[in-house]
Amino acid sequence: MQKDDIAPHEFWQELHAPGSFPADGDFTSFYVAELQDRRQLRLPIRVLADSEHALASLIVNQASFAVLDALAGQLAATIRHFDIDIVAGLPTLGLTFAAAVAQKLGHARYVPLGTSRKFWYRDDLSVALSSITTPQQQRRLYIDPRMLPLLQGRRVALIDDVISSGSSIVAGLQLMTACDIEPVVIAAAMLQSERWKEKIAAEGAQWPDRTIGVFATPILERTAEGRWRAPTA
Ligand SMILES: O=P(O)(O)OC[C@H]1O[C@H](OP(=O)(O)OP(=O)(O)O)[C@H](O)[C@@H]1O
Repeated sequence: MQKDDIAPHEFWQELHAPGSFPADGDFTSFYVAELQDRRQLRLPIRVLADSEHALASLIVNQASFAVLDALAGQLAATIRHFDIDIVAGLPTLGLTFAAAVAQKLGHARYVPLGTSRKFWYRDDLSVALSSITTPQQQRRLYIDPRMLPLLQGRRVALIDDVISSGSSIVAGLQLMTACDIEPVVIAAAMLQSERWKEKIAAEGAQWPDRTIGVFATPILERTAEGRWRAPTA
């Protein structure tokens, strides 16, 4: 049983020393994610529609600057060997994270993708977009055509905050393909469940191995006592 309660607005404000909370066993108030340096981040548990499963949630633009900085720093360190020239970020929450990662890589700028169509955008440089949190919304993902020279022929990292069903990152990949760009890596702060793997593999067998996260979180199962547990491997 977890002892410490946490108010909803207190999530993702603080990283805790390794071992501060049990990171396996049953979760009640929050899920405990471990970063690569074993520091711990408490995440809220969101119950899915069937009431029997739940996901750990990360809303990166609500995180403290210290947590954002740590997540971006760890991802930048992990992907540095790909020799990235430019980062492209997915809207909306991915933009906060992608910009931070680009800064950590020492870049002067990044390329934000967008969902609002400026009048000079081109319909052929857009794709349909939906995600785990916005399945009903019909949105489109655009790139400002004026940004294309920053990406074409360069080593691109395509970055979002979370990859869950894979829909958003696949839309990003499809938009890159429409621009004649193949990213060298796709990455996120959190890889949520494993559902993205199949969807990403359908875009090309290379993608699952080229997908990098700072940490991964499982689909949680409800226990008989009403707590949440990661399925055993
Ligand atoms: O792998 P997926 O199932 O696509 O889920 C991940 C996406 O969902 C969230 O975005 P959301 O659609 O909530 O949009 P927002 O970033 O504009 O809030 C998140 O920021 C990722 O972009």
